[in-house]
Amino acid sequence: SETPYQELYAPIDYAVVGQQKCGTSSLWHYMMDHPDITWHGKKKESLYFHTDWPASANCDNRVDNYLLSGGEMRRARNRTLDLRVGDWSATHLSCICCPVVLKTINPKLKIIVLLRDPIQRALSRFLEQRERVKGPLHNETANHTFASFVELDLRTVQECLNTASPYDKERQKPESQQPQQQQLQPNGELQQQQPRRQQQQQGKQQQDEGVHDNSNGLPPPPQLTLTDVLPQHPHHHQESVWQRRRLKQQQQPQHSQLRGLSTATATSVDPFATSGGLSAGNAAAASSTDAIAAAASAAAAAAAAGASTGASGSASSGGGGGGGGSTAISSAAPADVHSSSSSSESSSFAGWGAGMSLARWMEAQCYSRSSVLGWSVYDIFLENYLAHFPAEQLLVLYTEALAVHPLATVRKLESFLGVRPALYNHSLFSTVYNSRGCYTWDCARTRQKQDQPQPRPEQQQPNSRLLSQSQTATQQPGPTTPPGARAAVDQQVPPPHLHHQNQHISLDSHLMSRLRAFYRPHMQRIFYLADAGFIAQPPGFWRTNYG
Ligand SMILES: Nc1ncnc2c1ncn2[C@@H]1O[C@H](COP(=O)(O)OS(=O)(=O)O)[C@@H](OP(=O)(O)O)[C@H]1O
Repeated sequence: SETPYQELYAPIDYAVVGQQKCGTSSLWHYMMDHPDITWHGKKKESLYFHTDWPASANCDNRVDNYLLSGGEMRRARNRTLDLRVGDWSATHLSCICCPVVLKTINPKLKIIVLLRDPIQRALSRFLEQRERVKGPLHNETANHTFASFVELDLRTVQECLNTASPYDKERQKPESQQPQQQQLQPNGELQQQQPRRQQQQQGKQQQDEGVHDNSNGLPPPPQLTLTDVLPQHPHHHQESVWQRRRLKQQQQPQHSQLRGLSTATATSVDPFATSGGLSAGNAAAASSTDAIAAAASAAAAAAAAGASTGASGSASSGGGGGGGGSTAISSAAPADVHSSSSSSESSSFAGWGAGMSLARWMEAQCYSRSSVLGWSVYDIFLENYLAHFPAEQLLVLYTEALAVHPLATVRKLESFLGVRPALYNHSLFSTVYNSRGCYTWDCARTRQKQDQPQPRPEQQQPNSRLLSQSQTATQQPGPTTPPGARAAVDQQVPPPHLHHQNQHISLDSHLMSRLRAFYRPHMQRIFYLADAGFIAQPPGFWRTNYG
């Protein structure tokens, strides 16, 4: 029978929008081993609406070609809607107009974001660009150390923020109504800023005292102020939105979707696994400790009930998918993640074209144009996506978890996409792609021997890769996960794997404190988003470093 055209050329189902340098190449290789998951375009990344080059968002690119390209993937595999087709352009997270474009293409699109410690991400981008002669920033980075480039990039971002600042209506309010401002000091400290009028008076006094003023009569440019990213943004009603959502979920009957769990596997609990009661794998419990406790108690309940239900053909979109011996629990998840109830809620975020102020847009552009430092400012980009997509359609994963729990991370993604758990090639998970010294998306190395390029593991026949229920429960993470890594992810240090990876670059404490001060307010927003349940909880050591 003929395949209906509409099904063949249906819009893409999901988009892994980034972040660049957060392990998206590895995740791509892992997921492409799944028989029901494919991508859109020729190579991993289409970069269709935003390329790797600065200021090159291309949101009015031809949509027909884009739609056809997804259809080609389905046609090549002789599949239709049971195949999930996705865009893997890691540049799309920092693309300010992309959420609008993607939502126009498919309002039910599932968005996946992989985030990494912001300093390590920035370092990775810098090293990559310095190494890759054809990289868009190679000339800019070639003669720099990371420290000297950071100085330059911080200054550029600051100058850009200064141009945005006069458009900030918040600052034009009377001082009594202005929020307190903080300044990033050269020593990396945050200091309370004086009210503007007081600054101007001081400037006048300095002039009177003969202090040289090189501003050509213009008011002095404001220093890098961080008010825009502190919690005075008009999201104060988000808590109540979240509370409402949580209440609604508590009121729903428990679906008890315990998938593929045997009592034996319930003993191993992944702190990154989503605990019960929250939707779409994002809304982890308020702390990792809670997540562990919640997952453990749900696992115990499963054991008590002797529950070991069959894995359904298509996993529900709700709930986090544990894996590799961890719990896979999805309780009280909404049956349909596309339920309209949350669409209006998500609009409480002010996104581009949806209430974002001019100043905020300009600020976002400052970060968007800086792919080393700026692209690690995750909050503004995430909130832009949350303005257009409900939280149920956004899954945030973490590189640090991918490093130590690759299978559990992959299971979350399977669950979010609503595909069957697959049996992956184990050697795949002990392979890292696009890593330091080997920067191309297809360059493979084993975790232990990152100096030896490896061929891509052979693809297996799709049917042999679908997991039975017991296999789902017992397939373990890659054998090379370093001892102690699991604990480290949720404590105060990066996991040993990532630590090891970065050991030949030691960042001095002054540089670290400058960068932490730069990222701290943005990371505070990330913690806020996690605590409010919009995204999954980040690794514990992030809070230690940026809390
Ligand atoms: N599995 C796994 N776990 C943890 N970290 C990993 C993993 N795979 C890749 N990496 C590290 O991610 C960096 C490359 O990221 P991307 O593949 O997203 O880069 S790109 O955006 O496609 O250019 C690159 O970081 P650096 O080596 O620090 O530069 C990779 O080493």
